[in-house]
Amino acid sequence: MKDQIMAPDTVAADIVVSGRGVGKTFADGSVVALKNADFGIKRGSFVSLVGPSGCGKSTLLRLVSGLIAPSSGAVTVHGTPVTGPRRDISMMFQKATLLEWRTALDNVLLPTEIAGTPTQADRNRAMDLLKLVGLGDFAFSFPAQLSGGMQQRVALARLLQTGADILLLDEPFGALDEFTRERLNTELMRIVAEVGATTLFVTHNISEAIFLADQVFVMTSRPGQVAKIVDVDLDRPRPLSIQTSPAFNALVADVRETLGAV
Ligand SMILES: Nc1ncnc2c1ncn2[C@@H]1O[C@H](COP(=O)(O)OP(=O)(O)OP(=O)(O)O)[C@@H](O)[C@H]1O
Repeated sequence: MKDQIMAPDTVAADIVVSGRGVGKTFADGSVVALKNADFGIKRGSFVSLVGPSGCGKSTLLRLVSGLIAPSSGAVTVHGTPVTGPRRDISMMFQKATLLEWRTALDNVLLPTEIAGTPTQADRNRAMDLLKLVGLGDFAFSFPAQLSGGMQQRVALARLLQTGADILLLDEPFGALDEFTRERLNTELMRIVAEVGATTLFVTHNISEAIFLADQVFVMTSRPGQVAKIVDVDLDRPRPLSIQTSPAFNALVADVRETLGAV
């Protein structure tokens, strides 16, 4: 575990997403959502972002995605400043936002269709991704025929269909019941490891944040800053039962203490 914030330059070669003095002010300047945030995310790592409501977690994700621009500082991805949406980054939200009139397979194919005409190879890939998320038998089902958890799986497959190697997940399973959420978290860990993605995951849940992550970024309340980076040195694969271990509980206490302190 670290008490110091990692300076992005110290491991620059390994860093695929970095922020330097990132600030974001909304409206007439009265809402300072982020102030002077510094962070660096290592290639292939899983980073969870936790912090009090309104501390700027979603804002940070939207800045990395290029959906919004910083008011100060810069976000860099693969060494170049983010100036708008890019192909190597894909984002997923709490709501699956599937098109009701398209099958699961056709929803997964949507990013490919937006980019051009899907080939048979694209369709095969979409089918493989549906299998990867455990929905091989539901490729021709419509969203209304799928449970909330299954719809989020389709959204996850659609996210992976983009081919992006940086995944931004904003409370993707936040609206699901705890049992489904735990199952999907376990599968998410397996899937991102399999595709080798770098993942930034926003959650309100401290245990979930630690269970999934290599590092937890703990944010301060508004104006948001990265107050502390907690390294999660727990072996993988991680069974759900790891959450009752002393090492896990020590990490929970560390994050809680930091949140209390900030
Ligand atoms: N488009 C916007 N216009 C004005 N203010 C905004 C906008 N987007 C976010 N904010 C404000 O910026 C601050 C940070 O919002 P953000 O959604 O990033 O927080 P969060 O940590 O993700 O919150 P939560 O955990 O409740 O989802 C909040 O005070 C919010 O009201």
